[in-house]
Amino acid sequence: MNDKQRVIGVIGGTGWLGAAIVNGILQSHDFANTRLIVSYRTHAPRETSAQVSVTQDNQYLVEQSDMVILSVRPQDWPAINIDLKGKLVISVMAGITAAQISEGAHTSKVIRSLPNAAASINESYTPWFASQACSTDDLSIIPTLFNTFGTEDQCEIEDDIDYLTAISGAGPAYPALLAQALEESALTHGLPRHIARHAANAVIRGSGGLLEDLNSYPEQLVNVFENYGGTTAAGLISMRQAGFIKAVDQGVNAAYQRAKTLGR
Ligand SMILES: NC(=O)c1ccc[n+]([C@@H]2O[C@H](COP(=O)([O-])OP(=O)(O)OC[C@H]3O[C@@H](n4cnc5c(N)ncnc54)[C@H](O)[C@@H]3O)[C@@H](O)[C@H]2O)c1
Ligand code: PRO
Repeated sequence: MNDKQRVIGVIGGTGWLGAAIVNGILQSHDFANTRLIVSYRTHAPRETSAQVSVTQDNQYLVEQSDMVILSVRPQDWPAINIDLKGKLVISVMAGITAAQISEGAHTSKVIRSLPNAAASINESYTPWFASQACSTDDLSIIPTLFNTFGTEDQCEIEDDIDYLTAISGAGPAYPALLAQALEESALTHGLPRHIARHAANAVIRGSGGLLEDLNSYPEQLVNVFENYGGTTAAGLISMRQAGFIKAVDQGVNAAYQRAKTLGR
């Protein structure tokens, strides 16, 4: 990528996701020649860097930037009063549509994306959708940008971003819930808490590694255990019978409906 002295503004860049994105960019060789300007609402960041300047003035940030990342909570979006004057904007906000962003920020060049909490360890999965006005040049930087804190896919249909909000956006919380359920089951059985917790966390971590080794086919991993016909198969059959798959589907749909109504 041709990285000229580019300036990227990050509105809400000291928040949970914004800070993770800023860190990903700062760690990337692809953006070694990029400067960042980060806005905050109340608390100025304690750590500073020569590559990053900070402001509380979002319009000043816009004026200084070649492109702007929007990382405030959906409920704070209506109060963000900025005029992008046609510059590229990259939103990570759940539930706010490209049309709403275009109208509110005065630009037709909108990338709507949905990273996840694993951005903080550079392991996010980030689906993204581009409005029609984005040029080939605008689009060329997007995979490189999202790869600084994980992996990405471009979606052709905007609604898929709302659905993926429920799948991969919320996703890191789902295995955490499974780990909690495993831990609670072990505690009920009388195991010491530190062992219950260590075992549950190690399971989630190890399963993630196995899925990577199997080239990301979860059903292959499940089938291996089902065909083995041992203790794991007994556990899987019982979990299915208790409604595990349906519970996951219902949970995803609840999160999807929330994403669809967040911005309204
Ligand atoms: N946290 C996640 O896992 C996650 C995942 C995917 C998408 N998102 C989306 O990312 C966005 C940010 O979420 P978050 O979890 O980082 O929230 P957060 O509350 O941690 O961060 C938002 C930041 O925006 C700042 N802010 C609010 N109004 C501002 C203003 N006018 N000017 C400057 N800064 C302002 C807040 O002070 C805060 O620091 C949300 O829209 C959310 O839907 C979050
Ligand atoms: N995390 C944020 C939420 O829970 C946005 C998507 C995932 O709303």
